[in-house]
Amino acid sequence: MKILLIGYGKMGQAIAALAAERGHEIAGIVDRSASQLAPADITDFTPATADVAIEFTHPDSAFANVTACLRQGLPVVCGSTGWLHHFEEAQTLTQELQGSLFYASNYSVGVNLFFHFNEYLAAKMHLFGGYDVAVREIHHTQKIDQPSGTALTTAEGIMRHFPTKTRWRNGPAETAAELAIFSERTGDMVGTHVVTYSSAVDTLELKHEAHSREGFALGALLAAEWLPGRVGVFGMKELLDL
Ligand SMILES: NC(=O)C1=CN([C@@H]2O[C@H](COP(=O)(O)OP(=O)(O)OC[C@H]3O[C@@H](n4cnc5c(N)ncnc54)[C@H](OP(=O)(O)O)[C@@H]3O)[C@@H](O)[C@H]2O)C=CC1
Ligand SMILES: O=C(O)C1=N[C@H](C(=O)O)C[C@H](O)C1
Repeated sequence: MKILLIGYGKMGQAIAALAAERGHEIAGIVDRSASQLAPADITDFTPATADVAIEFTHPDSAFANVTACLRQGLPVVCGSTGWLHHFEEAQTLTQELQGSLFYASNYSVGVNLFFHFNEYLAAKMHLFGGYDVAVREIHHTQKIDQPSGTALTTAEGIMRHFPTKTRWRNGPAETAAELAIFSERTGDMVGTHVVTYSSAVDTLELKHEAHSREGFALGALLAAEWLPGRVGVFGMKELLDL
């Protein structure tokens, strides 16, 4: 498969390395700091020159990059976080153009199992009562957005099944209806997410800790291999049949 890489930072480089191992060709690299490595623009590419684009850049650039791919007729797998206030527009444009968009706040298969168990656990814990719940995420100091996209997906999953929590707050909850999301930035932590249920008598935790970026890169490549030929907006639930 010919892959257009948009963003050649930590994730772009991890994906390029794994793509080569899986027999894919890098059709081009688009990066903000255009260099010999990344001389291209998205508008240089069409379905004749790239089968799929993979986008991991920045919260401020993701929507424009996704839009540009859709307008070029390129199926696009997007992993950038912090741009979901534009997601409905992206969905509408995908539908208008009969394009293909894949989005996940986290491409790791393990995290998507964590999302699945998180929803199951929230429903059970709410049923039994007596527990408060909080989310904690820990990432490297270069991370721009806060809370992480994964923490937000986790919080949404909890609120769907734990109806006494009606909104989240990035910090300690100020009312019982708020779901606290605690964010920590330390060293080069790849990404850890923890859901904690506490009662007067015990504590129960669900935790995912990424050891490297390879799991994210593999999930993004699985999505890129799956997406071409499918019209619409998709996520890991469809890919993994969760
Ligand atoms: N969904 C998932 O599974 C995962 C999502 N992420 C998300 O992916 C994004 C990127 O993460 P990461 O690779 O660690 O970040 P990096 O900062 O390491 O890399 C981002 C790259 O994108 C470049 N860039 C910035 N703006 C643009 C633009 N407008 N067009 C093209 N390239 C641009 C940056 O250039 P420059 O260096 O000049 O700024 C940099 O090379 C983040 O939003 C992060 O949260 C990360 C890991 C997993
Ligand atoms: O920026 C990162 O590094 C990560 N971002 C994603 C997020 O915001 O959840 C996924 C992963 O946790 C790593």
